Amino acid sequence: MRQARPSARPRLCLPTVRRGRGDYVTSGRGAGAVRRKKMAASVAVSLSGRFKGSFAYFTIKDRLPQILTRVIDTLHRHKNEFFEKHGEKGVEAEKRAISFLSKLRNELQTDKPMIPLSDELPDTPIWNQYLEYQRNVSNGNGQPSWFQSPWLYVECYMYRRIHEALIHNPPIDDFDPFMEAKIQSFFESQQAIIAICTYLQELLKNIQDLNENQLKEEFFKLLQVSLWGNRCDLSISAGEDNSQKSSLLQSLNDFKSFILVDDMENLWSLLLNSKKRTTTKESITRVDIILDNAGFELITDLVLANFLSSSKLATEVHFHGKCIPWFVSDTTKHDFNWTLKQLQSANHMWMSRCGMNWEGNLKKGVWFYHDHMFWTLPHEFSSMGQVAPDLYAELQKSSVIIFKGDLNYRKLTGDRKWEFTVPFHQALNKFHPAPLCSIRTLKAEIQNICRRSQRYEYGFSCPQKFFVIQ
Ligand SMILES: O=P(O)(O)OC[C@@]1(O)O[C@H](CO)[C@@H](O)[C@@H]1O
Ligand SMILES: [Mn+2]
Repeated sequence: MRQARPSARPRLCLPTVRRGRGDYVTSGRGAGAVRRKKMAASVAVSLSGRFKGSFAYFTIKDRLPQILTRVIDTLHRHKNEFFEKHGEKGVEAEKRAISFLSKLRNELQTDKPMIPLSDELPDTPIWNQYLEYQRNVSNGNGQPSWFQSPWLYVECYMYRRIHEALIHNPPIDDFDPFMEAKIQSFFESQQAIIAICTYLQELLKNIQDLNENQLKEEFFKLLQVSLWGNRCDLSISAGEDNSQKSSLLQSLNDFKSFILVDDMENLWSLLLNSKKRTTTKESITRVDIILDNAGFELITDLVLANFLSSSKLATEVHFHGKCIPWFVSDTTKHDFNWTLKQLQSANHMWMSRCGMNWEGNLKKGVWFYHDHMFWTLPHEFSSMGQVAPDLYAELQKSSVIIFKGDLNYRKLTGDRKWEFTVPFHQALNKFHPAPLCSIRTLKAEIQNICRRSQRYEYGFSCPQKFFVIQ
């Protein structure tokens, strides 16, 4: 299936770029430089491979080349399929794509300068403009490169170059090099998927009879299942199997002590108050879930969404996926639809019931699926208002936005070397489209200790409308 074309076209804006404490370079010099300088002074430097021994450094040195090698191997292993489907043309395209990716791997491993994209996709000008302004902030020699530039940029850039390798080589331009791993991860998680679908269907039988405390207890359980579902990410494992083998529900108490920041109570209060306000038909409680990984994690997010809809804590749920294959296991529209179809055809009553109900919610206009191209750009979320004002305006309609996973957390906080004591809302750097919550298992250096009840705890906790569960 051809990769979903990005569904919306962000404008080409150039966010101000900051080098570190107090230094910044802006592409649009003009009035307000002093004000921006003060703002820039409060923004920490970006995590980068230039910090030897950092998680970023080892990711770029070891894990990203492994992921590229795995993509090359996958293309090799599909040679016969390409031949059967497309004849010699398919095999030629496979060879060209492999050559492109081998060159990319060499560029990465030898810290070569980043080069502009040359495909014709709608986001290409934005990527190339982002490269331009990185030239203003790289380590002074004007050349952004893999180990010198911000980790967030180079890692996102790698996945976009992988997509370019396919796009440049029809007729295999619609091939998702991570599809095989995502499907395998889904099937390896069958037992856990059966367990959570069964639990949900049992819960739904008498959800109307639950009192407020019982409802809160179930909400907390499914939030934690969604949190731990985030461990099933194929980027951190460099494509190695990382599926959920057993039911999570029995392990929640064992995992409780690993939760560093727990804003579940605040999230519950916000949703409950919103539910109490939506007495009339017109008013709605909209929850947006910015999805992360396909497979088991996607199932946990769909289960959470079903609970929110059935308990009337949400009258609308909007899912946001990726428009190209991304960070190995992130959910594309194809993955989302494939998962629903797979559940419906499962030979397990509760799995197929879930699949039917969830497809029904999409058809009834209770659930919605979006895949804006901004989510597969390298930008920090604090520049969304400039780069993708349509998406920002869409998110402003939300009652609460739930950001799943580590990459979203990194983009929320700019993937910067914040002091541990910097509060979450400050790290958001003025990104406030609506109340938001990050649900993330910690897989990168960025984290903050925040003061709460005079005890220091890892993570974030923020006044009234910025929550974290990690
Ligand atoms: O967003 P996710 O799926 O939770 O994690 C993505 C991830 O595995 O990829 C990067 C490391 O390469 C980090 O952002 C994080 O570890
Ligand atoms: Mn992911």
